Amino acid sequence: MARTNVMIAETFPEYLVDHNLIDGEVESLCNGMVRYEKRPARRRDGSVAEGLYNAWIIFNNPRQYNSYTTDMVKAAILAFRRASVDREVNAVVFTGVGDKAFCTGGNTKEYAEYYAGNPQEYRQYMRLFNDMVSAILGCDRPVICRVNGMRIGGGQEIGMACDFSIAQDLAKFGQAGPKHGSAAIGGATDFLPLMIGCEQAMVSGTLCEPFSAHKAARLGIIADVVPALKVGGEFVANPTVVTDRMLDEYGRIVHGEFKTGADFKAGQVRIKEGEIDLSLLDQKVEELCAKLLETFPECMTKSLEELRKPKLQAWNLNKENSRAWLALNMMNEARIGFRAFNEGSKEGGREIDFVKLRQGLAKGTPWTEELIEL
Ligand SMILES: CC(C)(COP(=O)(O)OP(=O)(O)OC[C@H]1O[C@@H](n2cnc3c(N)ncnc32)[C@H](O)[C@@H]1OP(=O)(O)O)[C@@H](O)C(=O)NCCC(=O)NCCSC(=O)C1=CCCCC1=O
Repeated sequence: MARTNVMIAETFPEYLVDHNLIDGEVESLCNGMVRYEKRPARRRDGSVAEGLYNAWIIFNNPRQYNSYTTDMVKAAILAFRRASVDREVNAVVFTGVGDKAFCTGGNTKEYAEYYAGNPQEYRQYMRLFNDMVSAILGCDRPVICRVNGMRIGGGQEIGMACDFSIAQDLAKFGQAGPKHGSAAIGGATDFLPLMIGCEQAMVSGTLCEPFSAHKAARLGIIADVVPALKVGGEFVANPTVVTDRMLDEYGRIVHGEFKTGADFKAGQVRIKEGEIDLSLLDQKVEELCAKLLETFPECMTKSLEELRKPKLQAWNLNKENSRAWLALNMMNEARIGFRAFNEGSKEGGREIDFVKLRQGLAKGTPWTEELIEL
């Protein structure tokens, strides 16, 4: 090994081209709402690999469940490019601040107050969103989604664009589109059928009912799941989810399904009694980073490129059509749906009266913004 050290010392160049698109830090583009942190890479034995790092890309908008604004999307594109060209970076860890949400997709306040009724503006936003998904799928480093909390809507889509997902087991996974005026065509309709089969993809993409982390692991949306709730100082499995048996009395798989009724309520109480600790999540993420570190870099990149192809081909086939449809959709259902969420409340509800809308359309009533009162 001494000979390698000598060769490095004697032959590494004085000048290296910087392939970054911008000089500045990504934080400057979005007031720190996306953070880029280089953290020391460690071998499997825990020792620091001098001069090597993992790039942590962190959504920092916790008050809005780490939803991404337009500026955050721009910063994320450049952050993935920064990691992709940084010779010292070996893997990317993509996550959100806090322990409630990884990301809940597009920012519904911005959608309702700026993009609603402006298809030409949303078309430009969707250029940025598409570039963000493509930046993840095209990153020259393995991308790990550290699922620190719920992954919903576009958050689920950018999460599924990653190469690996490791989740804390209180997280939920799902789409919101058909309930909030959109369709999960920002990647979910491309990725879900490949990852979990057409039937379960249909359930997730249309009904907007979330999967638990345990079910997401069972179906194949994520690679691994770890407990995050501590009660009395001990880690326990998510108490609102069935984790202690595979089958019900009829032989149906129930592992990973949410509990119901009094059992679910008791699980919610237990969560409130405990404390959330993401140390096992970080341990599992670091273990994966170390395994990725101890490989040939070019062979790793080639393996990533080949194994990403099913997702990438589906994504590239559809992303421009999706962009066009989503832009026009901002004139009707997105305009109403995102305003209903943004102007609604937990108490009064955040969704329109779908039946009333359908009854009006059944009579051939033309679309106007007054069609649905909010
Ligand atoms: C189901 C939820 C994710 C969680 O519900 P709950 O646990 O009840 O929390 P809330 O009280 O609803 O939310 C807490 C506060 O966070 C704000 N919030 C949550 N999500 C967002 C968001 N995406 N943007 C902005 N703000 C958000 C929420 O308003 C609360 O704050 P407040 O001040 O009002 O108390 C639920 O939160 C939910 O359904 N969220 C919205 C999910 C959503 O619709 N996302 C967008 C989907 S569309 C999308 O992502 C797309 C991506 C690319 C392609 C096109 C497209 O449509």
